[in-house]
Amino acid sequence: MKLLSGSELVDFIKERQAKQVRNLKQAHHIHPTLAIVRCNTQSDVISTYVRLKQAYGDDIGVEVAVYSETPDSLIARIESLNEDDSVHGVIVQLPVTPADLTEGAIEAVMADKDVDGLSSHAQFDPATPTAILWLLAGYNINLEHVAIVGRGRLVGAPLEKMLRNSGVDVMSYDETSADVLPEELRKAKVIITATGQPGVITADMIAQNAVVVDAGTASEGGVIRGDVAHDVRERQDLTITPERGGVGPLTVAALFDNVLLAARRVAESRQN
Ligand SMILES: Nc1nc2c(c(=O)[nH]1)N[C@@H](CN(C=O)c1ccc(C(=O)N[C@@H](CCC(=O)O)C(=O)O)cc1)CN2
Repeated sequence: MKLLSGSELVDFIKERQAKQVRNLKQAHHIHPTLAIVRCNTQSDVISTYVRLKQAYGDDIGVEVAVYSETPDSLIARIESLNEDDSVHGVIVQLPVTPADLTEGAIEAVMADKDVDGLSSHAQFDPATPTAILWLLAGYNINLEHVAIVGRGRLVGAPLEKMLRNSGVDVMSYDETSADVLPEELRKAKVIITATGQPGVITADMIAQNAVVVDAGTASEGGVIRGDVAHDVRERQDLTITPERGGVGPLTVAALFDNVLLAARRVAESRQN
């Protein structure tokens, strides 16, 4: 088995980003700042995601401010961060509780600051699809016979669009394809899965020597679980993301790339 390790690639990216931060501070007096808005105070998994982003920000010198909101204060907080010139990126940490507030909250983030790239007016590429493309490029994976499982807002749908835009032929599946999925997936050389259903991809669905990228982030008792079943990890012929240190660390790195891009745009707009 060969591992696609995001953790191994992330240090190079961090070094580049830390240099960019120093330049923004020294040459432009801009202190890049990310605001994370959460509305789900009870969730341990959300706290883990937020902690990972705070730690990453610390490592590269980006300020990370976290706002814990109630359903009543959520939109007002986002609107006030939109107006705050010291904030360069605003994200709504998902999942939001109650879930029906998600759409409105994401759409409330102004385009220039939507560094998660999740709104309908997004100007930035979303983090997890970018992370997956970095990972595949970093390990020279050939993008042919690619199958994406899951068409969610965070991963499957935007990744399909990004791959198609760069001319890659992609097959995409969701819960409506359950009957044909095992047979179809066995034709794929690269499988990217992000359904949020732990164990949904089993060893018998995967071709010999395939590449498997597991971007599932389901929460089971406060623990983050991927989509691939345990038997997949026993297959020695596969090239696969590890249970920890695969797509996740690069997702955080890709988010901060967008924060720095947003801050650089502010610097450029001041020069013009
Ligand atoms: N607003 C957003 N919400 C969510 C996103 C997102 O991109 N934007 N993605 C996921 C959660 N996520 C970032 O927010 C995220 C998930 C996992 C990791 C990560 O590095 N995981 C580690 C394991 C951590 C652990 O178990 O302790 C790993 O894979 O090694 C980073 C970010 C849903 N919500």
